[in-house]
Amino acid sequence: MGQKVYQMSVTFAIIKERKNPPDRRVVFSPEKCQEVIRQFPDAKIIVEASDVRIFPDDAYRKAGFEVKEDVSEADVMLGVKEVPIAALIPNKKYFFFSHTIKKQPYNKKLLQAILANKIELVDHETIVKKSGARLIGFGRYAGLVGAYNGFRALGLRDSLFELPKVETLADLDAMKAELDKITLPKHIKILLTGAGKVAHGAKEILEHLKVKKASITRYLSQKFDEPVYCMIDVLDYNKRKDGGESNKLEFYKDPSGYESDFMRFAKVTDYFIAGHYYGTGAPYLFTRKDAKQKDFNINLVADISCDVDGPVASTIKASTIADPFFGYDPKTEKETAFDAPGAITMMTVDNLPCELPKDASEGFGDMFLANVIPAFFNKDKAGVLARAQMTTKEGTLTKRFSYLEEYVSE
Ligand SMILES: NC(=O)c1ccc[n+]([C@@H]2O[C@H](COP(=O)([O-])OP(=O)(O)OC[C@H]3O[C@@H](n4cnc5c(N)ncnc54)[C@H](O)[C@@H]3O)[C@@H](O)[C@H]2O)c1
Repeated sequence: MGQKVYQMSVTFAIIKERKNPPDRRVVFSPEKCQEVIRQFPDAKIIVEASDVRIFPDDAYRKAGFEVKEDVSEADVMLGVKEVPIAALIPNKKYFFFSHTIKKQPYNKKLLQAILANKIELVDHETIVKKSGARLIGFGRYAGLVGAYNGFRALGLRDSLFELPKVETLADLDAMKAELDKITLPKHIKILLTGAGKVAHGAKEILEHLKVKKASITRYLSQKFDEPVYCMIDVLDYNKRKDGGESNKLEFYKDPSGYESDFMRFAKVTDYFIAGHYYGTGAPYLFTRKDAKQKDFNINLVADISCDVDGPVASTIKASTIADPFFGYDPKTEKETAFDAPGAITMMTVDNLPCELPKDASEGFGDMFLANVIPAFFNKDKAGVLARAQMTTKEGTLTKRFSYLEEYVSE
């Protein structure tokens, strides 16, 4: 970031979340704020008063932090979701998820306002290693809640058990305690796609339930007397059209030479947990036509990746925390009741980590403290801030984000 960032003392503000429905998450819990100060005595933290945050204002006061209505004295504003244009403070540095890096039309005005207000923006999504791998995010919590929600749908639909909604539970431990009370159907086969934070979060739930992991060969060919899951990555569910050898980096770069090889899994799977990252132009895992096939066996999907009208054809919409389940009728290609006969039961909540605000905030704070805060006090020696910064104090886009020029000038 600009020169000022490397000053010896930096004041951070934990800002209030202003999106609706309210997001209860925060970058740093009161305890994590104390840890920041312990590790970096030149850091100062102030807190903007909030009535929605999972940790009450009083908890920050008790931990020794000032809670204020006006935090404009801070150098760096730390938030989670988009800051409404009216609440932006000019000439500050901000961290939040802006949802602009894929040129999302609904946030174009926000990025324009950020530039006009000469704000230096770092989007949490842009905080990456040199290799491009993301350093921080809520993916693990999306995986945990998404996999749980799928089991909750199964229990309700087939009258097997009743799991409470995650948002009614205190934390991850309480969620796991609920899972300890259920028994899964003996022959259920579960497929999990992905290799990142989401997929590993979902895997934690499967492992907590003691679901056995099966290799691809065994999963595809055998019947089991106990619940099993199989975890697959891009080259397992895609193959080269010319029959040649597949290559992951080649696939990431240009997937046009590949086609889906997902149906072999769809034929034997009951519950599909989608936790993959879908790159533009990649083959769809399954299409609406595939879902009509007699041997398409999947009847429950927790689509955590949640690309609407995309690679998971039955994801015809994102669902909400309030109303998380719906049915997809493969025959009519339309929405139906989540428990309608012949329907694929769908769970497509797109803000899953919000259901677990305490754990999600604590986990996020750990990553932010380890990977971002040091950069303010070590002259950004790992280049984290330099790579991540999207806009400058002169009101321009940085080089890495110059591809957004057209988007912001329209
Ligand atoms: N529903 C929700 O609430 C929610 C919350 C968080 C994330 N998500 C979504 O879940 C998906 C996975 O997120 P994550 O946190 O696990 O991501 P991640 O960055 O941790 O992992 C992504 C994985 O995809 C791989 N990858 C990179 N480029 C790829 C490409 N072009 N094609 C295929 N794979 C590629 C990476 O090697 C990595 O293993 C994303 O689409 C994300 O938007 C949903």
